[in-house]
Amino acid sequence: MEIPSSANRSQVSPQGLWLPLITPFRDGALDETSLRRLIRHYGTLGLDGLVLAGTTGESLTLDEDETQRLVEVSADELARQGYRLPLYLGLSGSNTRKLAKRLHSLADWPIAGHLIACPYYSRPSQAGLIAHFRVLADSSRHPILIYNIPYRTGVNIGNEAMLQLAERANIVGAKDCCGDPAQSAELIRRRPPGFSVLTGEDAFYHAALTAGADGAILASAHVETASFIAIRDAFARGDEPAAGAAWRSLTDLVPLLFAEPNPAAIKYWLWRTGLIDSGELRLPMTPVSAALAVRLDGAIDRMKSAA
Ligand SMILES: O=C(O)C1=N[C@H](C(=O)O)C[C@H](O)C1
Repeated sequence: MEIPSSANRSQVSPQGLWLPLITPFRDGALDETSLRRLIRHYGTLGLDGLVLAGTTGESLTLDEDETQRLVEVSADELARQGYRLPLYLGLSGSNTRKLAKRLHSLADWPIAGHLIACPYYSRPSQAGLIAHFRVLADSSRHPILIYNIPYRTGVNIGNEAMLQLAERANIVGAKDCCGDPAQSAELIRRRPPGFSVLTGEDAFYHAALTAGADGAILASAHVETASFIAIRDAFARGDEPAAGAAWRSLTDLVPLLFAEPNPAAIKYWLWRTGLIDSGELRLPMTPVSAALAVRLDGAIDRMKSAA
């Protein structure tokens, strides 16, 4: 694993469309058969990378052995299929010392980087956030994407703090879920070379790319993946009409997949369409309501009719 330097950072900073893969469970355990099927399916579609154990991957309910198995099986299936798709591993926590120790233990894992959320619940200062991520950067052999999602963590890492952290060679970008278009636009405008801004706000995908974001990490791209990729490619060639048309085709899908806490709707969809053998979630996350299941069934049937 190449350790990023200021010189090569542009080659390793994530770009384009990444998928935060759900973690399939069956009878309470990691479902390796379904996981391999997901890798074979999404590995052929033209995505730029996969994030394992992100929010959508129900990372907070995985133990360390399961996380290791998740990475091992995913990397093994990618290799078996000959797919060259980078894997990032999600990490979260509010104990800097404990996270630093965990990062040291992950140095030799077959991953391309880490997606690390801001510390949650304790609501540290901006100075505390800077110190936290500097310690993590010193502890990680892999590149780091900082995951800024205030509505989940209770803390927003402001642009001044983020741009100070962007000076570290192995902090290669941000997954931006700040929920403030002005903050997002300013970060995109001021980001240094080799530091990517990827939106994690599905509903703002088109707006973020319009503002100049380097890409996105979108749970909703589990469904109609080709349309999300078409938007990426239309922006890349400067074809705004095509990007707008592809985005308008997804207008109803994104809010539907987030109508109840993520990833319940996505798992239901993948189960109903045969990509996973069970739509199980782990508490405290729960399956979709009967009412949302009816709405999803209707959308699935309409998609199948249109195919
Ligand atoms: O799994 C993720 O990482 C994502 N989490 C966001 C959320 O659930 O808040 C949504 C985004 O699509 C990716």
